[in-house]
Amino acid sequence: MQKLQVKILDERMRDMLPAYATQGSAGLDLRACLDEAVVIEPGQTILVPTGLSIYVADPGYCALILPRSGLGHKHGIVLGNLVGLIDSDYQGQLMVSTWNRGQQAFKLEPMERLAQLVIVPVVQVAWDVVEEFETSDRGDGGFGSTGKK
Ligand SMILES: O=c1ccn([C@H]2C[C@H](O)[C@@H](COP(=O)(O)OP(=O)(O)OP(=O)(O)O)O2)c(=O)[nH]1
Ligand SMILES: [Mg+2]
Repeated sequence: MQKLQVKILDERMRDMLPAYATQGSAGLDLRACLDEAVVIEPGQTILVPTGLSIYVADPGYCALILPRSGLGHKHGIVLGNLVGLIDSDYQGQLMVSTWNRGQQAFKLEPMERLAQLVIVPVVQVAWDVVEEFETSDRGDGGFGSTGKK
């Protein structure tokens, strides 16, 4: 397994580093590094610290913060930015923009697993400016152009 640099910004995280829940998991669960529980009202978005910073360093990778399906589906707790993109050169604290899109207030407990971090490969590109593209099967068809069934 590859190594990823992590800094522990809150000592409570030392024994609670994000871990893969199963051997095949893609996501490392991020915890809400809070001193006390916080109630997120319906429609409210708060920024939740994780107590950790990572340094991906290699521009061929990034990290994505994604919602946890249970929290999102059952409680409406998703991300205010929908997906969090962590650049390979970011060294600050990982923050989780937490949006209660549901109808009920949600009590977020300290150290609760809130979201998940996925490390993915990235391809950086340089522009090749052209006047015309080589014709493709799809052309400019999109937004349902292939029909429903
Ligand atoms: O959910 C998130 C999203 C981003 N970040 C951090 C890491 C990322 O590298 C940095 C910048 O994020 P992004 O580029 O998405 O935000 P921006 O609004 O474009 O800010 P900037 O001008 O700093 O790039 O903020 C987080 O901690 N959590
Ligand atoms: Mg940016």
